[in-house]
Amino acid sequence: MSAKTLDGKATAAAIKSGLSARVEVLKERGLTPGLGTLLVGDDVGSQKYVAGKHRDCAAVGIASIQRELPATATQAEIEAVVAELNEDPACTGYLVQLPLPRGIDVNRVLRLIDPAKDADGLHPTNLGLLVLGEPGPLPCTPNGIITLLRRYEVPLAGADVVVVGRGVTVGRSLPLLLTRRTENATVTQVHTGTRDLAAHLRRADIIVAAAGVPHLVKPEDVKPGAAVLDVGVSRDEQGRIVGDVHPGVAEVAGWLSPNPGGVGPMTRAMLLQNVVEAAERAAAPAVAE
Ligand SMILES: Nc1nc2c(c(=O)[nH]1)N[C@@H](CN(C=O)c1ccc(C(=O)N[C@@H](CCC(=O)O)C(=O)O)cc1)CN2
Repeated sequence: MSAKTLDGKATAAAIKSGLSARVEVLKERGLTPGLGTLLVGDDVGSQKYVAGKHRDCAAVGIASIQRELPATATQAEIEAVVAELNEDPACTGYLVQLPLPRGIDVNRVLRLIDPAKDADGLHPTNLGLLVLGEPGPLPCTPNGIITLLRRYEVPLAGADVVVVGRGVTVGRSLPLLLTRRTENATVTQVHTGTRDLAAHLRRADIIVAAAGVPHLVKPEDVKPGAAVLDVGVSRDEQGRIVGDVHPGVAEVAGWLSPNPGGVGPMTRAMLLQNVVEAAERAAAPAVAE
């Protein structure tokens, strides 16, 4: 068997062209969406991701507001930029790029973001709305994963999904999305404390690997025909991405997301979608008048 590719790059491109049209409508109504980013420190990966987000903004007509602080920035300096972005009317949505340098209280920073401007869906209020099943911005990578699975019509209702990892950007919130009535999947979350990881993987219809452990998911641990999504990002000596999924999985799986070119571009597209949706919500009262 050779797995069908869950092409995140192509799917993200289609989503972005739909968003461009919605940005045009917003601009005609006098509202230009603006994405703010706060990047702290000099992590090369984070710099690359933030640069990619602003390239995407330019491509769909969203304005960019870029703030940077050195790795030595204090909690107070970071919080001052957050307060500034909360107040800036040109910034309709923004994010703080993660991870933040060691010693910074990340949760405190996330709590200070205005929930109405939370482009990442990581503010506790918005995570709470997700738990309650109420509308709000969704975390970008989990939403990108669901959108990719839907686009390729991977059966979700009743599927046994194993999510590997429990980080805040993916593992914690993805099960909440997968178990909504609209998806109706059954989720097992596994992590470093799980006793027999392989046993869980082997019975999964869908595996989402977000542990950051190179080639953690091996061909012999995948049920033939399963869908496998590779979210993990590690780097080899040449700086190339090594995912959580062994390349041999392509011979066993029914669907496989490439890495790069799978979930990463979807994360970026979902961020733009959150920004556009927030701007549309902000524009709504003006339209109703
Ligand atoms: N505030 C946030 N921080 C982080 C998030 C997040 O959603 N919000 N997620 C990750 C990083 N991330 C977005 O910020 C991200 C990762 C990867 C990609 C991407 O497009 N990757 C490309 C490959 C790029 C490369 O060659 O390095 C791909 O997969 O094709 C986009 C966004 C942690 N931080």
